[in-house]
Parts: sequence; C-alpha cells; structure tokens
Amino acid sequence: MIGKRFKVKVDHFDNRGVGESVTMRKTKRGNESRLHLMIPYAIPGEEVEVTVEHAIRRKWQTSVDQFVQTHPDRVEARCPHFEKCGGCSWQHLSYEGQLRQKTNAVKGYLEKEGFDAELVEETIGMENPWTYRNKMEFTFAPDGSLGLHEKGNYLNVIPLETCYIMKPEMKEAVLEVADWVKAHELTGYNKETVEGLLRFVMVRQSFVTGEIMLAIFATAGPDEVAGIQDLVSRIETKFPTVKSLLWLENRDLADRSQAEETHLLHGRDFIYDEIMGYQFRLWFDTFFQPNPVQAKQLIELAIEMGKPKETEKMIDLFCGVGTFSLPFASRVKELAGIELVEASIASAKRNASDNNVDNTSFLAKDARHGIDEVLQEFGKPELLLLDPPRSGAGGKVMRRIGRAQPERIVYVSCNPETFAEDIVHLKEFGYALKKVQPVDMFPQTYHVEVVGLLVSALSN
Ligand SMILES: C[S@@+](CC[C@H](N)C(=O)[O-])C[C@H]1O[C@@H](n2cnc3c(N)ncnc32)[C@H](O)[C@@H]1O
Repeated sequence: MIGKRFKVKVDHFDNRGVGESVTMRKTKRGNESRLHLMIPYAIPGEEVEVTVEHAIRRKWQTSVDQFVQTHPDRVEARCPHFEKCGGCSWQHLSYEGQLRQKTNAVKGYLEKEGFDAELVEETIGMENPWTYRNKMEFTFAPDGSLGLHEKGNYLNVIPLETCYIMKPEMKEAVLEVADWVKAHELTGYNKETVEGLLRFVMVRQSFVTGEIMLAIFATAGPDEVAGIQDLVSRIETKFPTVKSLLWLENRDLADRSQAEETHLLHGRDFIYDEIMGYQFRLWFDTFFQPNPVQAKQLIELAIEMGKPKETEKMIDLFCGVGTFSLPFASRVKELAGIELVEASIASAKRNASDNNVDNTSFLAKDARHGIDEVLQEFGKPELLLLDPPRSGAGGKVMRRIGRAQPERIVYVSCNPETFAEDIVHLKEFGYALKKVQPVDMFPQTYHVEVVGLLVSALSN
C-alpha cells in the first residue's frame, strides 16, 4: 500500500478534524473491504490526489500531491507556522466555514447516539477569532531556542516568530525571555540526553486586569544560573504588567510543566483575573477557561438554560476553581461544588470568600463518590451542572446523576463526542434533551464546546 496513489473525494472530518475518505475496494481474495485514507488539511467535498505514507490503527495516512477541486471555504493560512506547529489545525478554513463544520460535527455526534440533530443551534463564534488565548506554553530546544512543538514530532521545536492566537503583549514577554536566554548562551533541556537547563515558559494574562504571569521551568534553581538578575531587570523595566515572574525548578525526568520548588523572582506567585465581575486568583497550575471572551458567553448561556432560582439547591460537578459556581451561587439558595483536585478546591473556597459568596460548599472528591456524599448531606438538588474533562463523565457518574433526579441538568462539554455518549445514559432515568448550543472556544482549531440542557419528565 505504501507509495500507492489515489484520486479521492474527502467525505468528512474525523474526530480530530482531519479529512477522511472511505472507499470500498476488493481484496486479493475478492472480498469487499473499506479503505480509510486520512488526508491532512483537506476539507470534506474536496477532490485530491494523494500518496499513501504509512498506517496508524488501520487508517492509511497520506500526503497530498494535488488538490483537483478545492472547497469554497478554503483560505490561505495566516500563520507562517501553520501545518508545522501542532496548535491551530483549521487555519485553511474560513472562519464561517469553521463554524459551519463545528455545528455539523455536533449534529453528527448526537445523531449517532439517536438524538434529534434539530436540537443543535448554530455555533456561537467570536467577533475576532484571533488573540483569544489567555494562556500559552512554549518549549525550549536543546540549543536554547524557544518555540512550539512540531506537529507529530515531540522532540522538535519550531522557534517562535509569531502566534496569532495570543495577545501581542504575551508574545513580546515570551520573546524577551528567548532573547535573554540567547544573550546568556543558556541551554535548553534535551529529552534524549536528559541534559540542559531550560524546559518551558508558561505565559498567562488576564484580559480584564491585564496582569501577566511568566513562569520559567528549569532543571536547576535560579541561584545556579548566571544572568538571572538581568532577566528580572529586563522584565521589570520593559513589562510593568508582569505581576508574577516565577522560576520553577523541575529536576524530574518526566517532561511536564510541574514544579518541585517555586522561586518567586518578581511580584507575587499569582495573578488576579476576573470573570462576570468575580475575582479569581490564578497560580501557575490553576486551570482556568483559556478563552475568557467565550467563557463569559458560556457561563451566561448556562445560566440562561439552567434558569437557577433563589429557592433552589444546586450541584456543580467537576467545578474546578469555581468558574461556574460563583456566578450560579448568587442565583440559588445553596450550591455544592465537587472536584477531584484538592488545590482547585482550596482555590474555589478562597475565590468564594474573596468574593463574599457564602452559600457554597466545596468537596475534593472523585465525581462518583462526591455525588453520593453531597446528596446525603445536601439532599436532592433541583439543578445540576457538570463540566467534565474531554474524556467525559462516564456511565457510572451519569447513572448516579440520573438516580439523583435533579429537575434540570446543564451539561457543559469540550468534547461533543463524549457529551453525546454520556447523555444517552440519562434516557432511562426519564430525561429529555431540550437544546444543545455549540460555542466556539477555540477558533482556528477543530475543537468545539457545547452546552446542553436536559429536563426530567418527572419535573413536569
Ligand atoms: C473542563 S474542567 C472544568 C473546570 C471548571 N468547571 C471550570 O470551568 O473552570 C474539568 C475539571 O474536572 C476535574 N476532574 C477530572 N476528573 C475528575 C473526577 N474524576 N472527579 C471530579 N473532578 C474531576 C478536573 O480537575 C477539572 O478541574
């Protein structure tokens, strides 16, 4: 198969937004079999000539020799790193085209699980689908250059020239770090030889307060690094909005942005952010919605769909640091948040008290056991919101939710595929899906967020 050429029409995007063509072909024994060809950066409807490169899990990966017919939504990608960088995967689609494809994808996942695709609204897009990210992470190459991982090659780093999905000020601050590294001839960490100093730079900025955090992950402490004072004075003089400059020591072999020791080089160890008028403290490892403009839309939508009432009790499952909990708490009598990560629960409690929200309780537990515990102490909630990770909540959690019988369930998801699989479990408990609203949290990528409303038949 390798090296064979085909002329095919792209049928659909797979669940990672890659063009796929499926054709029937005869095997040597004369049987019919499906041939899956994966075609990078191709759009459904396009006609392409491709060459087979290799197989991954029974799907043949191809390279494009020629586009015979292109889609009207095809555009020139804006970024010079497009196709090499693992970040934006859909810059070859017009923004309107991206939104259409996202709506179709959500409809497809729901139809597959037996739901009515008519319940899916058009995807809510952004007025400006660029410079939307409030947090980015860049990697050092062994020679000290700083950039983004090459797509499909974790060991290679593409030096950062530009990045259109983050704010220019964030990029300038990161480029200043890159310049400092070059000036002092510091080395980057080599994953193969496990030698070298610098691992990552994480940058995050609040779009409301403007405060920036710069965190540098390295295999040694700052005392062991020549020129550290130069870094501090460069940042202090050129970037007054950097309110937190951190040096995070990570000597571990595991190449993750974690820290064994935190050294504060400038400012405080957190920055302030705000959403819907609520203030949040963000540490370097705090999960916070990465697109603050759309996050506000998402919370407002969840409120509109869930219709919280002042007489009601509510559970916020997978609550993180309380991004949804705080705005909802002011609209219900009592709210209980459940979340696995203890540090997030500590943050959620602090965020509640910082914002004078006093009708919440937060429990650091796995969702499954947390529901049982909260139900025992708290009784049946009228409203339940869940916002699980990409892998979904899973059947066991969904059945526990079904048995708890809240009147209304608002399901926020960053993965419509697992969302559709999860809500199937609620059917046997008498829930009907009323509405699904896709929201574009990640323009220029295939990712799409959804908010779904499910209502119990028993509540009517
Ligand atoms: C998509 S985030 C949502 C967080 C929060 N709703 C927000 O908007 O910031 C999913 C959250 O689920 C938490 N989580 C993951 N697995 C969990 C589990 N088994 N039980 C409870 N929480 C879990 C993660 O730590 C993370 O905070």
